[in-house]
Amino acid sequence: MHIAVLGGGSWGTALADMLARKGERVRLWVRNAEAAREISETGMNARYLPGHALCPALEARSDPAEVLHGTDCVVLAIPCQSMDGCLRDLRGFFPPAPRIVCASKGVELGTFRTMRQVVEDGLAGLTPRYAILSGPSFASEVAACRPTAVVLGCTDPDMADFAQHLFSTRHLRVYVNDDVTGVELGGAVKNIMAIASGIADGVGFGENARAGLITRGLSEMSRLGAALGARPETFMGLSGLGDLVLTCTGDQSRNRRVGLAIGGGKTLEETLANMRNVAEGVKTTQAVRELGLKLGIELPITEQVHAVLFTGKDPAGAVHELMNRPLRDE
Ligand SMILES: NC(=O)C1=CN([C@@H]2O[C@H](COP(=O)(O)OP(=O)(O)OC[C@H]3O[C@@H](n4cnc5c(N)ncnc54)[C@H](O)[C@@H]3O)[C@@H](O)[C@H]2O)C=CC1
Ligand SMILES: O=C(CO)COP(=O)(O)O
Repeated sequence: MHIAVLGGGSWGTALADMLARKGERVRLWVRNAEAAREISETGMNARYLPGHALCPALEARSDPAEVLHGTDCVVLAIPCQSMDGCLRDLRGFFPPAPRIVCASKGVELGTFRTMRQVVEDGLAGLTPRYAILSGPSFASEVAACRPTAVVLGCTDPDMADFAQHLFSTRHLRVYVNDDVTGVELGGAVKNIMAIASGIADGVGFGENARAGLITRGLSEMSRLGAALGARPETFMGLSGLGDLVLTCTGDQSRNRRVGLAIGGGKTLEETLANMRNVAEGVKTTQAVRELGLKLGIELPITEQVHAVLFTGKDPAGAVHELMNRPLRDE
């Protein structure tokens, strides 16, 4: 198989490396020519996957024609807010009816599009076959061959079968779920909850608060998902509950780390200025809050995360509001 991976950050590099180790012919597209050359020459991606020796067969390139020519499958690992622009720039290099596996997790600001919609619009006319890869999976642990379980959201049985077999290894167990909307929203909304949990832990609210946030966060994502046609049980799976547990408790999570810094007294600007990786939850908080308002769905945790991030609200005041909402059944 010839696989093109677009996006040379932590996740794109880890997935490209994993597929190359499996024996696939993998080309990693990195937009910066100097960075591509450095990855190929040193066999490392020192900026995004430090300390990990890459499979020698993995080729990093900055020329999209070279990467996409004759590809059997394109893996997308570009930050969600850049996905549309990137696809529109590169669409001329895609083969017809491309198989696309999107590994990015977020909702587009302004349009509320999930990545499936961004791909369908960006590659309109090429009839892409789409799957979304989601679930609890820190890039560094996948690169280190630690046991990991993920889920592919896909409605096309042939594509699902193809992608499930492509990504499965002795260390990576891949499930399939035909509820693409649910799988996409689970991966996107958990980033907001990871920020919330980081804020709570940064302030020192304690472990009860974190467990409450994870559980009510699950309820919040299910409510939004149901309004958008997702199945509630999808959120009990790897993309919802699984990724909530990982990123609300695991300090490798960039979104959780944003929350920890803000709970510890830093501003959003200071926090983001000190980060080299994308924390998708920041923009997804804005997008999902607006979407909730548009649909008339109550998203209380998202609302408070938004207030803390963007209006400078004191986290203690945000928790006070969450705790003192009208009493209700679970
Ligand atoms: N790192 C992780 O453990 C995981 C990340 N993800 C998701 O994967 C996506 C990518 O995340 P990471 O690789 O971790 O991010 P990262 O911050 O490590 O790297 C982002 C990469 O995208 C590149 N990039 C940014 N804008 C671009 C553009 N317009 N065109 C081309 N390249 C561009 C950057 O140069 C960088 O190489 C995100 O949606 C994230 O939520 C999903 C699962 C695990
Ligand atoms: O989605 C992830 C793991 O499943 C990565 O989470 P962060 O982007 O918060 O690091």
